[in-house]
Order: sequence, then C-alpha cells, then structure tokens
Amino acid sequence: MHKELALIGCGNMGSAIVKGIVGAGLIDACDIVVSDVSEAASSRLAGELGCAGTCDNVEAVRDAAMVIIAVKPQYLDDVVRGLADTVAPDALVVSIAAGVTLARLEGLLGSERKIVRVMPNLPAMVLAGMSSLTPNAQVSAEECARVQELFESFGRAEVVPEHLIDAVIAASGSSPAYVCVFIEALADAAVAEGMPRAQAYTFAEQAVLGTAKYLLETGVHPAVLKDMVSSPAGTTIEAVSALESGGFRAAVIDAARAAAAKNRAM
Ligand SMILES: NC(=O)C1=CN([C@@H]2O[C@H](COP(=O)(O)OP(=O)(O)OC[C@H]3O[C@@H](n4cnc5c(N)ncnc54)[C@H](OP(=O)(O)O)[C@@H]3O)[C@@H](O)[C@H]2O)C=CC1
Ligand SMILES: O=C(O)[C@@H]1CCC=N1
Repeated sequence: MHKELALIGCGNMGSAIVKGIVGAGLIDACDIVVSDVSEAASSRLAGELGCAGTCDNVEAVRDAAMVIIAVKPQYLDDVVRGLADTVAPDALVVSIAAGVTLARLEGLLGSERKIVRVMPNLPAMVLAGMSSLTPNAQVSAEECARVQELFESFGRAEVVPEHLIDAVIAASGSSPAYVCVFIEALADAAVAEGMPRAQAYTFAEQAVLGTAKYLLETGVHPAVLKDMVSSPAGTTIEAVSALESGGFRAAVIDAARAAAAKNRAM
C-alpha cells in the first residue's frame, strides 16, 4: 500500500516531527505509518495521530515516498541496513541522527539514493524547533523544498552545507540542554533570594523566552539589547560584570564547541 511517510523511531524527536507535519495538515494521518521497536511507543503515537503503527520497520517503509529515520545513532547502521533492500528506489530518506554523515548513509543505502541529513532540535515539540537540512546530490531542489516545508511545520528550517552541521549542533541541536542549565542556575539564584522554586522557574523561563523572541522579531543585535537593559551604575551591569569575571562566554563557547567536536568524531 502506497504511503506518503514512514517514521522509524517514535521517541522524542520522531514523535515531534510527525505531530508537527500532521498538525499543519501537510500530510494526512492516513498516509503515514510509524514504526518503533517498542510496540507501546508505536501504538501510542499511532493512536494520538490516527495513523497506522507497527513494530516492523521493513513493512513500514515498503512503498513509502519518504522515510524519516529517528533512532539513536548507535542503532542507525543496523536499522538502515535492514531497510536498504525495501526502501523504494525513488523514496526520499531523511536521517536526523547526530554524527552520521551523508557519506555513511550513502554507504549503507547506496549513493544513488535520495538522502537528506537533518539536524532538528527538541523545541520542535512545541512548534518552536530549529532544523538544518543537507541534501545529497540525488535530491532535486523541489524535493529539498518539500522536506524544508515539512520541517518548517514545527519551527524554522534552513538548508546548510554539510560541514556546517557541527555548528548547527553547537548552536541549536544540543543547546536546549545548556540553555536549561542556565535557566536552572537563574532559578537557583531566585530561590536563594527567597522565591518559591516553581515561581523561580516561571520567571527565569519567561525571561529567556522573551529575550529570544525580542531578538528574533526585531533583528536587534544581542549586544544592543544587553546595553538597553544595563543602566549606568545599575543592577544588570553588576551581573554582566560577574559573568565576565566567571568566564561565562568562554565556558559557553567551549561547551558548544565540545558538542560540535563530538558530532565530528561520532
Ligand atoms: N533528542 C534531541 O534533542 C535530538 C535528537 N536528535 C537525533 O534524533 C534521533 C532520535 O533521538 P531521540 O528522539 O531523542 O531518541 P529517543 O530514544 O527518544 O527515540 C528513539 C526511538 O527509537 C526506538 N528504536 C530503537 N531501536 C529501534 C529500531 N531498531 N527500530 C525502530 N525503533 C527503534 C527507541 O526505542 P527504545 O527507547 O525502546 O530503544 C525510541 O523509541 C537520534 O539519532 C538523535 O541523534 C537530533 C536532534 C535533537
Ligand atoms: O546529544 C544527542 O544525542 C542529540 C543530538 C542533538 C541533540 N541531542
């Protein structure tokens, strides 16, 4: 039976991606099949979306126009090898695995296959994701635009050359984790100043959300917004000064570049 989309791996990212696509009405749920090694995971997602669910990856990809592979990188080789003979020759295969290059995917699937390497991030779960897309040479501009449209259903998506995916991991793929460390630290400070814990998270989270929203919507440079908040002899410049003394910028750069280096080494 022909279907528009097969998803392999119904975890955090796979679920967010397919929910975004169906929610935006880009692909009808009845044209989708989702597959996971765990029966509970595939039937939960299938039930939420009203699409077909299975534990049989091979049956899921048979006659699918597009296959999105969303399993952890350590399972990817086995999963892709197991599908290579069944995926339709003209199907678009999308991998979101960290550290898995187009060359490696072509080695597993065949270099004549249409493959797009995508690096999304977890805010896709609330339709605020940021994804990069890198097609191989077999993918046409129209096909790439279609994948971009699907990934824009849950946030922003931009095409980047493959060598920039390490930068994408540093800035957006992995960064929700270090932004959370920052939010936790802000909330800890508010708790230390006497605020109840739950209220502290609300204040810290809304401040981070609002700052990013302001920068994205206005195009204002972050340094300009920082200067707008920092009154002469005020509270904010005290905090900025303490951050600089503590090596905050260098710590963030080192952290993000560690993520990039790991992505290169995987
Ligand atoms: N999490 C993130 O922030 C981001 C993740 N990514 C990439 O997305 C991919 C998925 O990550 P994430 O969603 O977090 O992982 P999850 O563990 O949440 O989801 C992966 C799912 O795949 C299932 N699975 C494992 N083996 C198979 C198999 N052989 N066939 C079918 N399904 C299988 C897992 O089942 P079980 O749990 O039982 O093993 C799990 O349900 C990774 O490659 C990661 O690099 C990319 C950007 C951001
Ligand atoms: O660390 C990970 O495995 C994934 C890749 C990008 C974000 N998280």
